[in-house]
Amino acid sequence: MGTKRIYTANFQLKVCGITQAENAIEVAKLNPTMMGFILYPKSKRCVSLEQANSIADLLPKHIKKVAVVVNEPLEKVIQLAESTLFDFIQLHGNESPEYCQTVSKHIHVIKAFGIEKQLPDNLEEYANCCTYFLFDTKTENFGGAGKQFDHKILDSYHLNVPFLLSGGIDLDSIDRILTYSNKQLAGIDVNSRYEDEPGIKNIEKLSNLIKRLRPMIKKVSKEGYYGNYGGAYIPEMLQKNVSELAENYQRIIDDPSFIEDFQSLLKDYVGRPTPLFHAKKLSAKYGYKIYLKREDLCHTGSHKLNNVIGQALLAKRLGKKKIIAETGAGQHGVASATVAALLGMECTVFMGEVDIQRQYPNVMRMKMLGATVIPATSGTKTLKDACNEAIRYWISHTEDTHYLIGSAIGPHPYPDMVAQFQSVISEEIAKQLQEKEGRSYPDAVIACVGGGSNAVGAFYHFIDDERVELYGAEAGGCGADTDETAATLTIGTDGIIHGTRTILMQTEDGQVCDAHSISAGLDYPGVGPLHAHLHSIKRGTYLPITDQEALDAAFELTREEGIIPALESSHALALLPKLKMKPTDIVVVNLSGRGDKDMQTYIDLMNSGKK
Ligand SMILES: O=C(O)c1ccccc1NCC(=O)[C@H](O)[C@H](O)COP(=O)(O)O
Repeated sequence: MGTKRIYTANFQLKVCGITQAENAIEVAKLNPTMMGFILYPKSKRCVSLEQANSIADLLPKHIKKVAVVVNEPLEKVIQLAESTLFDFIQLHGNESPEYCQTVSKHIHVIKAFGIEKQLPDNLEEYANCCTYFLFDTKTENFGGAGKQFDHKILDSYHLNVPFLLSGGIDLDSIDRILTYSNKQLAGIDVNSRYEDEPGIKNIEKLSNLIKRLRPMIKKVSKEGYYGNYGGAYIPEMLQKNVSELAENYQRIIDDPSFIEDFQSLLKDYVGRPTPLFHAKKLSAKYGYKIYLKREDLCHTGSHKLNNVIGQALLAKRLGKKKIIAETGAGQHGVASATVAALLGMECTVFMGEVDIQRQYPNVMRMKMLGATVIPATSGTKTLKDACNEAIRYWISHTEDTHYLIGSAIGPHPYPDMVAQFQSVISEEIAKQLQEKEGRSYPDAVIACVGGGSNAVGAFYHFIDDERVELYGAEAGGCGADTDETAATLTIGTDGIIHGTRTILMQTEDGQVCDAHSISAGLDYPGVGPLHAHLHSIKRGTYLPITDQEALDAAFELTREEGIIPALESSHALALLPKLKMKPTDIVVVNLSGRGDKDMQTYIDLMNSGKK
């Protein structure tokens, strides 16, 4: 038994032996990462190339299609690779290293090996041409036999090629496989144990499997895409730094010693787990059970520290001595300055001039912690301009500096990295609900969305769980139909901002619009690519909340529950009266930050007699 993999987002689930269109569409709804078509004539699940192509054509693009062949003539496989919809060819017979090498020039190769008593002696000869190995049980018919081999045999596997584990994987073996510690285990391949008859998959069984795997299912592609959104659109000068991060981040954050350092700081420095508080008066008022996830109780006053600690530990392991950060409300700037002080790193924070005035106490906190605060004086002098300045600075200081992005935005791997570091929020919600309610999921989770880091963390472990509704509260400002708004997903269109393809507020000729919100942490004209994806596939519901609604919600929470929330989090609270829930439903609001930094806004409102 090894260390439990907690942050492995890139886990592959291949469902193999697809034969029928309607069944394939149902399987695809469960969102496996790969679906396999067996073109081997002797298989009970064999489909013709025409059938495979017409089914594959019906499936979403982001699910990779795999053609499985056994000892076919090389020319036929090359033709197959070049003329079809497949993303991978799985060579499931006795194909030689030279054969695989030739095929790999045309398409990604998965080489399958039937295992009996030991690994093949010549595995190394296949290493440079295969994207994955697949270790299956050796049987007369090559595959699909539903039999397991002794997984201990894989302890001697030390090559760098990631592998998929296959052969009779059923629900009973999943927990053991999830704790299996071989670093090259990249996913599992399932087939006959999830069938009603050969080639017809049992959706309920697969759905149960997916629930068990949920925390591990891949949410981002290798290139950093969530569906159509994400990627890395960066200037040449940043290529080296961003590629270095992309190539190393997953390995580093999966390292048991990193996990240990990260978790120990989350516990003893941040103060995790944060409480899940039953807000009884709010629940009575709205007629369903409301819990608040108290990220406001994190050291420094918001969820921001989770990600900052993760990235700063990562930066240190990459040999960086300095960090730079952008900040809107000042929460991420304070968190960055805090961790820089803790870990002995130099810290520079870019902050819009307008935000410097709005959030003056946070500016002084950053300075007290030893950070340099540089005002962004271009554009609206807010968060977007701070990001621009930080990127500009980074271009000329790449060698020793890590750009510590504070939201789930920016080029790959930032959105995924931030999501993984913040996923501790939903991981804790699931555990705490299990203890309090006897079930590990709520009926809905609500979080505010600017760039989207607290929301991504609160949603993360529930994204693949259709029982959980995901609600994002955007900053509507003076109204989503006015120019004074930051309701990106409500009014935005596809484009590129700060290195990622996402949805943003822009003019018809592609000029980024100015964003407005009463809350400095939400007035961003873009949004993280995962939210753009969840919005586009209708997995998440994103609604605009006006400045006034957020203010009302802030005072409501203060007076009903004795908690002064940040203006950002008040947007999430303002969704409560808009939801249609049943009395037995459980709703979790991610209370992302505390209201100290917004006291001047609250004071002005009270002094004006409006509250
Ligand atoms: O599934 C088949 O019928 C098959 C026949 C010949 C070659 C490969 C075949 N399947 C390929 C796979 O990747 C299967 O998923 C793998 O063998 C595991 O199957 P199972 O033991 O049923 O889970």
